[in-house]
This record gives sequence, C-alpha cells and structure tokens, in this order.
Amino acid sequence: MTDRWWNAPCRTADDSVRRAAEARQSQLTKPRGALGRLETLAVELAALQGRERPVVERVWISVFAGDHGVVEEGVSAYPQAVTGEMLRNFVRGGAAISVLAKVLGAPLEVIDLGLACPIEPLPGVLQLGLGAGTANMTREPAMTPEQCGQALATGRDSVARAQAAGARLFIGGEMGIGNTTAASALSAALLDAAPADLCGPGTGLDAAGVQRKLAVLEAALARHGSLWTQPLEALRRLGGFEIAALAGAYLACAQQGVPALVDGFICSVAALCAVRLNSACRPWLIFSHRSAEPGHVAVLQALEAEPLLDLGLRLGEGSGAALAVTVLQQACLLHNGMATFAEAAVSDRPA
Ligand SMILES: O=C(O)c1ccc[n+]([C@@H]2O[C@H](COP(=O)([O-])O)[C@@H](O)[C@H]2O)c1
Ligand SMILES: Cc1cc2nc[nH]c2cc1C
Repeated sequence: MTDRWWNAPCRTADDSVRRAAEARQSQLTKPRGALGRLETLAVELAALQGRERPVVERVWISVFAGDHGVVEEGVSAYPQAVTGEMLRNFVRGGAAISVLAKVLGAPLEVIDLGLACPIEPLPGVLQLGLGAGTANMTREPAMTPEQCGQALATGRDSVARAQAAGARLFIGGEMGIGNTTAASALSAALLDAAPADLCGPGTGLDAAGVQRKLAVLEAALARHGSLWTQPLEALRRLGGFEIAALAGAYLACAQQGVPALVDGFICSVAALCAVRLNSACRPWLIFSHRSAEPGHVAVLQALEAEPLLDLGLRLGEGSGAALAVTVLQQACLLHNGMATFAEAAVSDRPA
C-alpha cells in the first residue's frame, strides 16, 4: 500500500461562519440554549458547510457488505449466508435501510466487497469480489495489504460518487455477519482496552455465546497483539472489508468537505480507525446514536462523541444514522426559520 491517500489534508470548518451562526442563535426567540443540542448542531453544520444557514438535503447512503472468516469460530447468532441474503433484501426494498432511504428520498448504494456465500449479479449491487470474506483472524491477518487498500479505496470511491450527485450529507452503513467480533477486536487493539469491555451479543448471542466470543477475541488479540504498531496494520489484521471501506469513506468525506453521519458500533469503530489514520477527519463525523451493543460506549468515549439518539438500536445497515437525519434537518429548519427578538418584537432579556 504505497498510496497513502488518507494522509492528505482534510478540509477545515469555517470559523467566521461558525461565529455568525452562533450570533444568529443568540438572537432567536427563545431563552439562550433552550434548544439544547439542536443549537450546537446547527452551528456546527453551518461551519462545516460554510453557510450561515445550513441545509440537510441530498442525503446519500452507501451500505458496505463483507463476510468474516472468524465466523467459523461460532461468534454470531446467525449463519453467514444472511449477509448476501440481506443484500437482495436491500435492493428489493424490504430491509430497514431500504425503507428509511425511501422516506428520505436518498439514493441507496449497495456494495458487496466479498462474500463467503456469493450471490448472483444483481442490479443495484456493486460486486467487487475482494475475496470469499476475510480470513479467520484467530489464525492469520483478516486481510492482505492489497485487500485492505482496495477496501479503503472503495469507501473513498463511494464518497466521490456521492459528491458527483451533489450530496450534502453522507451515511455509511454496513452488513456483515460476524462484524461485531471484528469491530470488538479492532477497538480493543486501538484503545488498548480489555476485550471483555468491547464484547457483546451482536445479533443476539446468549450469555454462553458471548463467553465463547470473548475467548475468540482473546485468541485473536494474543495472535496479533504484538504484531501491529500502526492503526493501518491493526485494521488489516483484525478488521473487515466493510470496516475498512467505511474508514476510507469517512476520511474521504473529511478531505472533500462532506459531513458524515456515523451509525452504530461497527461504523463507530471504523470512525475510530479513520481518526487514528488521520485525526483531522474528526470534525466531519457526527455520531447519530448509541447502539445497544455494549462496546459502543467505550468507542464513543474515546472519540469524545455524544450521539444524538439512544433508542436501543442494534441493527446496523446505517439505520440509526438515517433516523437521525430528521434531527439534523429540524435543527437547521429552526436555525433558519425562527424569528429574531427584533423581528418578532419580543424582549430579549430576562426581567
Ligand atoms: O450497528 C450496530 O451497533 C450493530 C450492533 C449489533 C449488530 N449489528 C449488525 O449485526 C451484524 C453483526 O452481528 P454479529 O452478531 O453477526 O457479529 C452486522 O450485519 C451488523 O450490521 C449492528
Ligand atoms: C436479519 C439480519 C439483518 C441485518 N441487518 C444488519 N445486520 C443484520 C443481521 C441480520 C441477522
């Protein structure tokens, strides 16, 4: 991997626009701060978009899918064939993210990076064939350097398509049976944390299943723990195709100046990876929700992220991010549409 494109500079938010947007918030007909997080969200979006009146329109959704060799260790409640089966469901319109994309009027791009149980060519699914899923990380690195580089570039290419379509907000989703194990291993490595703090039921393991998954995580970390010093190598050894693609997408979003709405546990681990690869991407990442997957808390904390929603979701696909779009939209509509104290002839000081 000689082309380390992710090291190129990221765009920066516009501080003068931020100050103008803050000044506007202070003039709107409400006690200062009364719209809580909606105020800072609108101001931050204004600074990122470089416009005092931010807008959330033309949302783009890319869902990245891949399988995981570690599934042969019995770490998921569901069989690996579900990854490909869900891709069919995505394009036929029956998955949660299909419904939410339709509601938002957002294009839904589906990318199959490499499946253990390949599916037929399908209109609407971009099939890249990086491999029959990743290798089993308890035995060998999940990805070759070439696969990891191709997966990162896949995310970057999605952002380029989003930008060409005029997208103002990027949502990355993921689908991959076993990917909570990859995300737990990768985050334990990057955070130097105990795997027990990052291991959870995923799609629905029972207590015995979670214990088995923990033993698998410990084996993977013992196998690779001393073999990586750079985040890229941790990603290659412990991550997955879709996780690398998401990391590449977040980095490209920051380089191109497109805010990204981050979904749940797996997406947040990809975001952590992106931040470790190039910390200047962090301001472009907005965290949509706190997943029910227990490891999400530690990852959010490490990123100093306070997510917008906490609905007990643990689906993935980009679903939590798609749900949070409405919150961003309402924050902007209030910021842009409310009257100022002067316009409405309302006294702007407490008695
Ligand atoms: O987004 C989340 O927070 C989340 C939490 C738990 C599970 N998932 C989804 O469930 C799948 C991975 O679960 P598992 O148990 O097979 O590792 C994968 O397709 C994810 O999209 C997603
Ligand atoms: C049915 C199903 C749908 C999903 N969507 C994202 N991860 C998933 C895992 C399963 C098992």
